[in-house]
Amino acid sequence: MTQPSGHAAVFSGGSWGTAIAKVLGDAGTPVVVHARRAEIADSIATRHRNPAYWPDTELPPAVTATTDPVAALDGAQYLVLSIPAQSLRTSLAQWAPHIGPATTIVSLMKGVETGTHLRASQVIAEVTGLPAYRVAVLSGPNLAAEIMAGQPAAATIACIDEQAAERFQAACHTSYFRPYTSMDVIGCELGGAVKNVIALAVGIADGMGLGHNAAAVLITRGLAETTRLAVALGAHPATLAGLSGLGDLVATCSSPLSRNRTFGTYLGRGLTVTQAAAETRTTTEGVKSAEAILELARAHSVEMPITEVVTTVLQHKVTLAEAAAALLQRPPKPER
Ligand SMILES: NC(=O)c1ccc[n+]([C@@H]2O[C@H](COP(=O)([O-])OP(=O)(O)OC[C@H]3O[C@@H](n4cnc5c(N)ncnc54)[C@H](O)[C@@H]3O)[C@@H](O)[C@H]2O)c1
Ligand SMILES: O=P(O)(O)OC[C@H](O)CO
Repeated sequence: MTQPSGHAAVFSGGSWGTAIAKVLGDAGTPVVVHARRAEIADSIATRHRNPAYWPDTELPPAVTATTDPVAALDGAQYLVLSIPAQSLRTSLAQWAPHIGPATTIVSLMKGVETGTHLRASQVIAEVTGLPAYRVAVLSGPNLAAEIMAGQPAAATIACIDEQAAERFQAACHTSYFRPYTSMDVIGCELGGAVKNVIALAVGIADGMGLGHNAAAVLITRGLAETTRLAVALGAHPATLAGLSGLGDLVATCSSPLSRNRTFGTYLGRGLTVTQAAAETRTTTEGVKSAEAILELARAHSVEMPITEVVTTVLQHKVTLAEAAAALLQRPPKPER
């Protein structure tokens, strides 16, 4: 298979991977999707459709696909990674030897690795040995279904090499997708990872029928604890008020399209974690990342009460009523 020159290799034939392939293709960037399943790769390559995730939406002609990771990476200007955060290390280790010297890696993943507490860009740097300036992240209010439908959205592309972020910005800027750049990788990534946990909390409250005030409290105080953690780890506070922070938090916590919010709603209605997982059967990053984020926060003496309560609910250590009470009955304090 001969690859188009300077293409983006999108490693994921899943929900967001396919959507970003469409965005890149619509922006005029040649794309090679790497899908694990032959029927997905074949269908994208020959019919420009992903039958498993987005059967009704046609992908641009600039998007093709393969199951061969080496072929997908050959000559790639970008390696765009969009697989579940907890599988990143193992999968990337297999692909890393085939990453070219001019390839920039772009992470779309919104999770923190269990055990190590590393953000996806840190895992990427560790596994590939690449310097941080060759690793960018893209994050924001990006519900894949809306983007596949061509509805307007924006995102933040963060990289310590601003010009690398600008190049990817140009590669994925379309009439419906407006990327901004940033050099705050830490803030951008943590905003994306923690909002999944807050969306679980909002979903739980929704499932319990606690009302819109409670949802607004969780979103607002969720942003406060996300910002505390991110700033403690070196992020700029303004990043958390931006698209990858507040923007993504609002979209995810408000939309029934969110898998994390939906998962929380199942828990709030009384389902167990196993039952909720069986209902959703998709990547729900907050479920796995919650404990890792809490451990990361504790290691830096950062208080994250909502994340803590969500973690105890996921571990079935408290009842839902006890979880709500644990938040409401915390000692009174100033708002900050
Ligand atoms: N779906 C969205 O709306 C959306 C939007 C923004 C960011 N994200 C983030 O993108 C990431 C991927 O989410 P998604 O929604 O596309 O998930 P998904 O489940 O739809 O797709 C995941 C893809 O990863 C592949 N995969 C699964 N396990 C793998 C493994 N062990 N090794 C290699 N590949 C594996 C699957 O085959 C699939 O192609 C997550 O971190 C998520 O938070 C998702
Ligand atoms: O469906 P979720 O909960 O994984 O959220 C999807 C995106 O991250 C929203 O920006």
